[in-house]
Amino acid sequence: MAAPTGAEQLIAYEVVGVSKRFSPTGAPVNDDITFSVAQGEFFGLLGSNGAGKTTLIKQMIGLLKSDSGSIRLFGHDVVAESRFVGTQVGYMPQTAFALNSLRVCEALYFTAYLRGLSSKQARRQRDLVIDRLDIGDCRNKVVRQMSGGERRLLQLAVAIIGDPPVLILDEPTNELDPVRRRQVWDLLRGLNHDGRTIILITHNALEAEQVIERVGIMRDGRMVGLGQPGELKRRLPRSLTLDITLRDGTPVDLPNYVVVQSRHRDRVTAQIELEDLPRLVAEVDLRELLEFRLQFKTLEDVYFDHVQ
Ligand SMILES: Nc1ncnc2c1ncn2[C@@H]1O[C@H](COP(=O)(O)OP(=O)(O)OP(=O)(O)O)[C@@H](O)[C@H]1O
Repeated sequence: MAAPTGAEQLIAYEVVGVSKRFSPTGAPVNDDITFSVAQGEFFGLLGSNGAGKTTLIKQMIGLLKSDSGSIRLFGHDVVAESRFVGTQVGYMPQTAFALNSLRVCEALYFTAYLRGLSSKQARRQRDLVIDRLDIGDCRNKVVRQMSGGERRLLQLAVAIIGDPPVLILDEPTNELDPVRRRQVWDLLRGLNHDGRTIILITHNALEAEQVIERVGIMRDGRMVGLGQPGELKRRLPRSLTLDITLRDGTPVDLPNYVVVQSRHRDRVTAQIELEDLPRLVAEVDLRELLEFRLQFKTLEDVYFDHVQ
């Protein structure tokens, strides 16, 4: 089921003017945050360490109470109707796991059962999710004996089991090897394509850019950027990033319209205006280089622009 578009688009989450302090005298951990997430949207939440992302997410699932403002999920207040949130949201936390002494198959079965599935449905969902995440080898492992990456996969499995319509995932690909990372991104793309609303916290802007439709960027408890990645990129200077690797350290004369940002061993990173590209290619013999890579602005550039 594709996400509804235009006028039909429903709001999944509506966060209005939310603030939170952990101590009355301390700085706010989040301050006057307002944004919404549409049903079926893939929304990314980026921000520096300690910016307040995890705290905000905990407020969004009713685990923490906000000092002011309101958070509604499909129109329901998340604090007053915390049970409703439990039926709608699959949450993958950043750390901690309450299911440590269970086996993987038990952890999944009990989670599905507690989400309201019958015993038979819970068993079916357990097997389906084990299959989807390709964690059959871990089926009988005790959770506390799993590796860091295996635990992340199990946490993701716990979040998606029972097919909740909204997924909130705090750094789901942390600790995963490249093959697993790709597998998880493919899975999330598929779940989103099937209509799931996904809110993703991540530090990996480049990977997030491949999947998200809109992004919120937090700094020091405030939402300092919000929009579609393309829209935010258009507000940056139009220059391209140029990465060059010299062949065996052989120096290359770069014209003065190439603005070098850094040199380290054989690597040079520079900025160049799009208009200057044809003359660069004409003036520099690219065969003298080991590598020549040009890139338009990325979501990572947007991120740096907002947090530095
Ligand atoms: N229970 C708590 N009591 C007091 N301070 C807290 C508590 N939880 C978080 N904080 C503080 O709130 C701030 C924001 O923390 P939070 O975990 O929300 O940040 P984050 O953006 O998720 O960071 P990271 O990217 O490093 O995971 C931090 O300074 C943290 O120390």
